[in-house]
Amino acid sequence: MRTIAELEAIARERLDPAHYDYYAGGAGEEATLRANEREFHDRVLVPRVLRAVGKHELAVEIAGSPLSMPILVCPTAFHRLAHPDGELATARATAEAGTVFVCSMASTTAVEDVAKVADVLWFQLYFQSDRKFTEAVLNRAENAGARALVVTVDSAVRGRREREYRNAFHDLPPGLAAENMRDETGRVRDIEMPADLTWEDLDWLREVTNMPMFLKGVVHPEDARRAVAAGIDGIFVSNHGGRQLDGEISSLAALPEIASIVDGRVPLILDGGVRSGADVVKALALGADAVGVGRPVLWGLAAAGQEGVAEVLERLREETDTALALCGARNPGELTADLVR
Ligand SMILES: Cc1cc2nc3c(=O)[nH]c(=O)nc-3n(C[C@H](O)[C@H](O)[C@H](O)COP(=O)(O)O)c2cc1C
Ligand SMILES: CC(C)CC(=O)C(=O)O
Repeated sequence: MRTIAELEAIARERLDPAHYDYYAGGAGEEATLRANEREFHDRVLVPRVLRAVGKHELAVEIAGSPLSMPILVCPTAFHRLAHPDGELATARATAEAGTVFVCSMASTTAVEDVAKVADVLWFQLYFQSDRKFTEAVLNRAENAGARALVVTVDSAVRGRREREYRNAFHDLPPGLAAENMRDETGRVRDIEMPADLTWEDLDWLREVTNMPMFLKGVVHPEDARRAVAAGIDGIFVSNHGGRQLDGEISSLAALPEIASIVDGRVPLILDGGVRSGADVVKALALGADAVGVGRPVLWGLAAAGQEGVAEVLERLREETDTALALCGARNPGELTADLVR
């Protein structure tokens, strides 16, 4: 099995440089992008020994969805830029791995088609000010079989991504479109960033869908507290992979305080900078119930389609399995904060 770094190198060779930059890049000077990975390296594991870990397991359940391992695939836009099979390849490999695929609102394959090959499917939403359209998209996802809604709240406006400006990357190539943005006339709408979204709108969202609802992009402990009070079903502790607010806290650094405030009342998913099984174990020990991966999946997809995504997910599974046992834990729930310094 190739490493994630090797797959990224292959992806970089294969991709149009502007598309590679779109995937790899972050906002501003990319300080937050770098901090996400650095934060994992700056923390070390202090494992326990003699704990009879012969029978250990990785499966978890999050908001009623079964995951064969505490790792899910984050929503990322435009998979058909990476590979002609696009989201279908990613969803198939994720189904094979027995975990959750979060389909982006900005997928280049319609959510109905993704649902046909996915196993456990969640749907990510950018709230659109046209409520009728927003409701229609949610109905499409729910009717297709999506089992949870992930509302992205860290994107009031689009982050300033210098690489996109430099490359003048504004449009998808001919033939590709954000298929969930088609309205009843078949026209593809532009995706609006939800600048005026408030907590009250979340109440409305809960009225128009039965899916459990996650907020994605919470790093302030007070917002986590408010989310729990508002009856939200789970939180993605995330800074959007460093693509929104440069200078923002790394997601791992934001996690412990949020975990302490939430105190197990709703599941926490950490994403941003997870690149190895040791990273997964560190995040779980510091309070996450699962982690999400974004770019590693795109590198696998661009390098080798479905096979490449499968390789990334299997590698992360094996590394996590090894790291968990070497920390003296029999399941993700046994990983505790004292294992990390
Ligand atoms: C190319 C790319 C596209 C993304 N598109 C979306 C999106 O459509 N919706 C969303 O909520 N997050 C999106 N994200 C953020 C990811 O869901 C996730 O938060 C982030 O990639 C995690 O960091 P990592 O790439 O270091 O694993 C995107 C990230 C990347 C790299
Ligand atoms: C369509 C974009 C807004 C997708 C996104 O969230 C990203 O590129 O980070």
